[in-house]
Amino acid sequence: MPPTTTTPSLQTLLHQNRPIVISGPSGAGKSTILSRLFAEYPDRFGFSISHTTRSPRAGERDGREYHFVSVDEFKRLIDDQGFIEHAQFGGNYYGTSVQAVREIAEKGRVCILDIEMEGVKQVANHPTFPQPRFLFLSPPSPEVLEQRLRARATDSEAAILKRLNQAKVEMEFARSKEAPHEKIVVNDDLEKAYQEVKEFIVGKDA
Ligand SMILES: Nc1ncnc2c1ncn2[C@@H]1O[C@H](COP(=O)(O)OP(=O)(O)OP(=O)(O)O)[C@@H](O)[C@H]1O
Repeated sequence: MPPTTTTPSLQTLLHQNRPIVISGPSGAGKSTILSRLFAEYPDRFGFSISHTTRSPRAGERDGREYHFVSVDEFKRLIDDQGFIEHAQFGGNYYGTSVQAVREIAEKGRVCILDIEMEGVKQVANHPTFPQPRFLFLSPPSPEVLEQRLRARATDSEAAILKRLNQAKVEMEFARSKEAPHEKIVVNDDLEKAYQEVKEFIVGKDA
């Protein structure tokens, strides 16, 4: 008889490698801290590849930056409960599929999900998806956040003002009872914040 292979359930896979959701206002320092974490632990983590209905930009490849799909395909996946969270921005759909998260865990890696507030709410209230661990990264103050966004120099004035407004909403949500975060790390001193995030994610003695 041929050997039988059983596919581990999503529950089992994600129990062994429980995903981490990191959220926080734009400019809080998520990318800065995560790139350092990935550099320190090159084989331990993975980012899931999102689905989008926007067109690929020059140099982007299907299945690498995104899974590029049609609106119909995207809607079919929504109906099939294929997403842990999805949203519409600027006329396009974006979402994180269950399958994309599963693929990271199948490689024996911990999936890190960098998602915004509405997505966090969807994941936290998802009826079947096993609950990840939630971490919120906060800027030390609105004033410092503004300075950092300006110093980063990646956004227009209008975009900076929009991000600052949205930051207020996200900070209020993080402080509310509805928020699922197990921990809030304040990114004042980068070294200290990095150590706190690292401890939350990999534990004390890693
Ligand atoms: N502790 C810190 N002290 C000073 N500057 C910092 C600190 N942490 C991050 N920065 C700087 O703040 C800016 C915003 O950080 P980063 O781009 O990592 O934020 P983000 O949360 O990933 O934002 P987005 O959600 O828009 O991608 C960057 O220019 C980064 O170098």
